[in-house]
Amino acid sequence: MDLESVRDSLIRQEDTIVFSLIERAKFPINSWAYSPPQNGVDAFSASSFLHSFVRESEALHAKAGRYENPEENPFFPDDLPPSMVPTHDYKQVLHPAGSSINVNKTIWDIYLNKLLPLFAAEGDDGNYGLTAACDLACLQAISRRIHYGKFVAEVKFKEAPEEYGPAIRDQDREGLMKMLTFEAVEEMVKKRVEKKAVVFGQEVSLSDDSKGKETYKVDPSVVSRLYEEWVMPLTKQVQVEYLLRRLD
Ligand SMILES: O=C(O)C(=O)C[C@]1(C(=O)O)C=C[C@@H](O)C=C1
Repeated sequence: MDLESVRDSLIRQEDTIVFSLIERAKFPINSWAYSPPQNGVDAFSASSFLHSFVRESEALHAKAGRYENPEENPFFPDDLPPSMVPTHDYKQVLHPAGSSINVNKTIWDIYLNKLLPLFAAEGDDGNYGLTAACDLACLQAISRRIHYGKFVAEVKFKEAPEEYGPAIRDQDREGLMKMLTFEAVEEMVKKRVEKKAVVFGQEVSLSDDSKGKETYKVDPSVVSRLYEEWVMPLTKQVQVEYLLRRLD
């Protein structure tokens, strides 16, 4: 594992995220699936259809061994049933002190309250089960990408322990954040995900007469904004949290 290979994984995960958003955009907002909560209520702890759907899906996925994979992080980690599939010997790449970092509560909140309203049309077509299945796919894809920051951080630390060591010993969050930030890479990521939303989300027509009236299944600028405002900042937050514990 090196920085290039972890970045390759992040690039591949962009495809999953863009496609999951395109799938969710087939349905209107369908807000019944999310109520309660009302405004001001903690969206994560208040019970809603989506809440139950995700919790029960995760219990099934846990039995199927999903969370044995260190790249997967459940939204409801408490009381998950044990895996019933043969044990796979996953390579233990992560430092144990940072391996259980979980920012899914924040991801849940951002997805429901900030992202969904930006790309799901208003309305209710009653397809709550299908909508929740799409939400689950979006949440899992975004969560996997953000928590992959643990692997990115591990690789960065292994490549330059002498650079990161002093900032970790000083518990210097700001210093670590500066060291692991590559603005040029972030610019490329934003442009690439926007382009993927254009390419994956366009109407494909066999005739030429569709030229000039491009509409996309998910607004490409929303995907770029998702990355700029939430995905990359949270991936960096995970990296900082991981590094702070890297010498424990
Ligand atoms: O590629 C990296 O070095 C990362 O840490 C990943 C990432 C991202 O989330 O895409 C985050 C921080 C960097 O500034 C650039 C990109």
